[in-house]
Amino acid sequence: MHDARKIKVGVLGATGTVGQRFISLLSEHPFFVLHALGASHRSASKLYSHAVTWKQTRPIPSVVRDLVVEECKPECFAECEVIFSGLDADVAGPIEEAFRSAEFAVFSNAKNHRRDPNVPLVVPLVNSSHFAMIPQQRALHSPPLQKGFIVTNANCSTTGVVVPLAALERAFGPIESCMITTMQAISGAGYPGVSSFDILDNVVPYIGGEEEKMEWETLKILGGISESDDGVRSFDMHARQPLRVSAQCNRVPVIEGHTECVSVRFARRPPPSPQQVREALVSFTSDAWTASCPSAPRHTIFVHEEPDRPQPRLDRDYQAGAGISVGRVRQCQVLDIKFVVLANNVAIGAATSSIINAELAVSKGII
Ligand SMILES: NC(=O)C1=CN([C@@H]2O[C@H](COP(=O)(O)OP(=O)(O)OC[C@H]3O[C@@H](n4cnc5c(N)ncnc54)[C@H](OP(=O)(O)O)[C@@H]3O)[C@@H](O)[C@H]2O)C=CC1
Ligand SMILES: N[C@@H](CC(=O)OP(=O)(O)O)C(=O)O
Repeated sequence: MHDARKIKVGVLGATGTVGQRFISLLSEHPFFVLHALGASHRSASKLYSHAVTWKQTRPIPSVVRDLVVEECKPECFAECEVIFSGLDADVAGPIEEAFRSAEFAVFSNAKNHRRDPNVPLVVPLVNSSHFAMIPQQRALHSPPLQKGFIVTNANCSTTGVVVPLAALERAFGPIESCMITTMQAISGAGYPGVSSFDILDNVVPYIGGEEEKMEWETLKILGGISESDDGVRSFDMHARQPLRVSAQCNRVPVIEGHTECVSVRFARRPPPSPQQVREALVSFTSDAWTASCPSAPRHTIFVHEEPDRPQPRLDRDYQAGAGISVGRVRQCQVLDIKFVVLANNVAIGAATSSIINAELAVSKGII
């Protein structure tokens, strides 16, 4: 998919949970080369190995160990073409905009720009077609941009559920309603995150803003792009075939991997059988794989037959955390079909998605 050119990249929020996963993955990437790291003023000017509280199972890659952490200012990243952002959402908005204005390609995990009508919200296994919004985003910037843009990836729980939903819509037409109950890992809240006193021996039935994000982001991701007669593009928010989504989000004492119980009703009657649903999920191939993105999972969705899978401890590393696990596909007595999804929140739910998005942008000639 790519010539021999190496592309220098920077990571913002490099000391955080998502930033560390970016570094682990990018240190072995075939054409993205880690070049600069940024974090808060608390970490800036320190060697990365001194600034970070490293929580990955593999050691700190040697390529970054002795890099000096920079402040998150575009001039400190001048040699980079691509910026991956794992910034805290409290600060991500204006920092990412400053990098876009300075003509960087920015791939963000933060929620700040997901609702922007000109920013693609891309789950790379689902809606790579939304990159078509980038020329308009550049043109509407003041002054217009040549190279800069922002692409965000989705909330980690949204990412897990939209992949099977997209597979089902591709096979059986629009989904009319979807009910989701999540069991979310503590790594979703960053480090140190939820205190052990709150989460051990416990379930917390509230994650601020999460349900609203799932219910809204799903519509943007599964919707298409419409174009008016005068050529203005907009995300159609699944409006042509309205989809209703209800989410209930819970924090559970799991380190990594979000589990979600999902029930769906299809618009088309009669609905597919559980066996037809299993076959559609297994045969789903992502655009990212078709585009030969090196970080895309070969098998997008694995469907378990065992009645007690997927489980976070056993299944979160499926395809290096890039694949989605589904199990317990069965009839639902209220809607049509119900099943369980497991997605690695830090990999495909965060860093891996951004990296595949950047690979897609390279394959489409946008970078
Ligand atoms: N964890 C997950 O599963 C997912 C996270 N996300 C999103 O990704 C982003 C990162 O999450 P996560 O890694 O969990 O968060 P962490 O809290 O672990 O890390 C936050 C990072 O932001 C940096 N930072 C904080 N304040 C500033 C500042 N003023 N200027 C520059 N840098 C700053 C921190 O640097 P320092 O160490 O110096 O303080 C740190 O590197 C968030 O927006 C989150 O919502 C999205 C999907 C999944
Ligand atoms: N809120 C998610 C992680 C996250 O940061 O989501 P978002 O990027 O949508 O704010 C969780 O706690 O599991």
